[in-house]
Amino acid sequence: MKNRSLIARTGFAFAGWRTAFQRERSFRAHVGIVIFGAVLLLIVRPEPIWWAIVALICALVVAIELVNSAIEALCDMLHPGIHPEIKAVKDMVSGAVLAVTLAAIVVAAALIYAHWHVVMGKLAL
Ligand SMILES: Nc1ncnc2c1ncn2[C@@H]1O[C@H](COP(=O)(O)OP(=O)(O)OP(=O)(O)O)[C@@H](O)[C@H]1O
Repeated sequence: MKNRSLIARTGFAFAGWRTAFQRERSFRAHVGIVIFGAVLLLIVRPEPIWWAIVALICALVVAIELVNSAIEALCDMLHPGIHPEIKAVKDMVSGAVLAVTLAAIVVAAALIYAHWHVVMGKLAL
């Protein structure tokens, strides 16, 4: 299975997105954050640096949730029973997701604050 073509590997990556979307409610919730970010960008139409910041934080949100889901799935397969080490592992990856989610909230708040007049102007229409 090693050294597959770029197209094949891209297909596996999309399959990973599909699997997470079908199986994980929290992944679907984080996709919602990405959609919110995209809508915010389209409404505010900020400077290019903001597009880069929002794209980066959205990618981080999705990526960390995928890693979280993968680690949880691996834990559940390797050790279906209750174990304090499994709890520690799952709690730590959840902590990583929380850190990135909080950063996403800060980015959204900063974007809205920096473009408050634009947001209010659009909402008034
Ligand atoms: N096998 C286990 N042994 C001990 N504690 C566990 C085990 N599985 C889950 N837990 C505890 O339950 C919490 C929730 O685990 P669960 O697998 O339900 O993930 P989750 O919260 O549904 O994650 P997500 O919402 O990201 O899918 C973990 O953070 C951990 O504290």
